[in-house]
Amino acid sequence: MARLLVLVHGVVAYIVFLAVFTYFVGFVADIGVPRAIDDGPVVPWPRALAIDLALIAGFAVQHSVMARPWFKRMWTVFVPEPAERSTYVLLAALQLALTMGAWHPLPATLWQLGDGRLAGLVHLVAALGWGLVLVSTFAIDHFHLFGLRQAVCHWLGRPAREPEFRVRGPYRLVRHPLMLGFLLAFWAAPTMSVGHLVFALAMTLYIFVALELEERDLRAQHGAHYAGYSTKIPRLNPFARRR
Ligand SMILES: C[S@@+](CC[C@H](N)C(=O)[O-])C[C@H]1O[C@@H](n2cnc3c(N)ncnc32)[C@H](O)[C@@H]1O
Repeated sequence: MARLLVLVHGVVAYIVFLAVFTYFVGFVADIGVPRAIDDGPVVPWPRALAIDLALIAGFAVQHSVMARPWFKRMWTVFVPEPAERSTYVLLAALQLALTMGAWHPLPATLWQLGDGRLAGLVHLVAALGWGLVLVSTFAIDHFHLFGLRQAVCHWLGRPAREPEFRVRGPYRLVRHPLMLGFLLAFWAAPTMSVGHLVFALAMTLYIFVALELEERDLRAQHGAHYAGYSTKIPRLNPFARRR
């Protein structure tokens, strides 16, 4: 019974995550969703700005604190280990849904490229960014990253191996292709409103903080191997000169 519960929890968390994330792509790109980043009730800008920054801060704190090894050790006292990652994924998806649902637009336009070739090119860069995010999850271990592998293995009574540290696919170009994909998708906007700029700036700041924390953990886990990888492969800029 407990194994079935962990499995159902894992599958539900994955489906909720997929639904919220798909909406998130439309929310940022302003394509195919009823309420995108520039939609919704307009309130005085200081109020909108305060709410939006508080939403991103809430997302950042939850996302980063819950991903730390010390936090995982602490809360697996309450959450069974095979359900730990799916619980994280579910809570992160709900937090993202809250961020989008409570988002207040700041619709003043900073630039608008219209429908020409340049706009098409910018759309293409954003699409490449989302594609890079997806490919990177598979280069690590997509189903482990989103907790499904752990839940299925537990149900089958098999141990779920931790994914190995991998240097393949986009991880040969940069150390953080997934975050590079997000940065491309957030900044490549043919129409840039003040609200979108606030979102892109705050998320960029968060990504840099998150990468510091993640690299600290990776150095602690993989020692000289990660140090060697860091000296050879650039962090985010694939065109940076390799040492
Ligand atoms: C959301 S992923 C983001 C990975 C990376 N920061 C990126 O932007 O591509 C975070 C997880 O990936 C793991 N990770 C980072 N680099 C990895 C690699 N080269 N191989 C396997 N796992 C990796 C980290 O340990 C962490 O658990």
